[in-house]
Amino acid sequence: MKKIAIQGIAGSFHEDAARRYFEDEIEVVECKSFTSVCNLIDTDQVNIAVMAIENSIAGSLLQNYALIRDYHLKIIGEIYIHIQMHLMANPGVAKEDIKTIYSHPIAIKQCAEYLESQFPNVHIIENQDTAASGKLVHDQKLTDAAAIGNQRTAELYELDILDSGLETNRQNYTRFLILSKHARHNDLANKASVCFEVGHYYGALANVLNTFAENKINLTKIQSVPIIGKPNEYTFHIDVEWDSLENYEKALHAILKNVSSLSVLGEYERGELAIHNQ
Ligand SMILES: O=C(O)C(=O)C[C@]1(C(=O)O)C=C[C@@H](O)C=C1
Repeated sequence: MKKIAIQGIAGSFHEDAARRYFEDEIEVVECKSFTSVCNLIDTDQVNIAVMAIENSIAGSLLQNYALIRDYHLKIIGEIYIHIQMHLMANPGVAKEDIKTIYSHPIAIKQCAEYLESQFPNVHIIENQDTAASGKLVHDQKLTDAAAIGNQRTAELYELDILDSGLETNRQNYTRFLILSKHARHNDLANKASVCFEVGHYYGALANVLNTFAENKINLTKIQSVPIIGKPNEYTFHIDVEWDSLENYEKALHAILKNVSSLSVLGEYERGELAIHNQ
């Protein structure tokens, strides 16, 4: 059975992502932080990790970009999950009773407008993950608190859903990366994640991007990540997709002269972002 590390506990969105991606029997290994997820892979205690990297409302999880690079992890796949947020509390607790709301920081960001309009004076507490927030409300039998998370969390921890669709926009997706210690050759690969640094001169980054354009390679994401200890310097992470592998390989070879510290983080099959019309 594959051992998959996630940040969070049963009922979290990470667990959902892991089970949807692998479909078959997996053993989910729960971790308290993204760093401990990376440590488990690094020490061969798990084969694979699932890690959120960006959300369509809250933006990128910058810390995770840095972890992937620092731990030399390889991206072997990705999955997009449609995220719906619910407000949940112990049975009998009404919205008027709520003085504290617990959730994961990225989940809180996705519900910022709702929280501002519905609970402007409530204490919002960031917690390890959404499911752990629901579990805390349940285990401590809190009667003046609620959690924000998914429907499965409410079911698992016997909480009542008080409100649904808390996210600022219904088109709310989180992209999760499938990570491994070693690269895997994939004949079906049509997407890659690459990172590099460029010098401080005009056109340095533009040259790299133009090279991809000239080779008909579609850039789907660019993210700058601060280099700690080097103020004003960044690592650029880009995701590219292709129809022709040959064009991608040509572009990659051509950018070598314009970048330093080039690293191919993974070549994998792109995940499908299925837009929900509701
Ligand atoms: O708290 C959870 O349930 C998680 O799986 C974490 C996480 C995240 O890291 O972005 C995953 C998906 C959602 O975007 C909200 C939170």
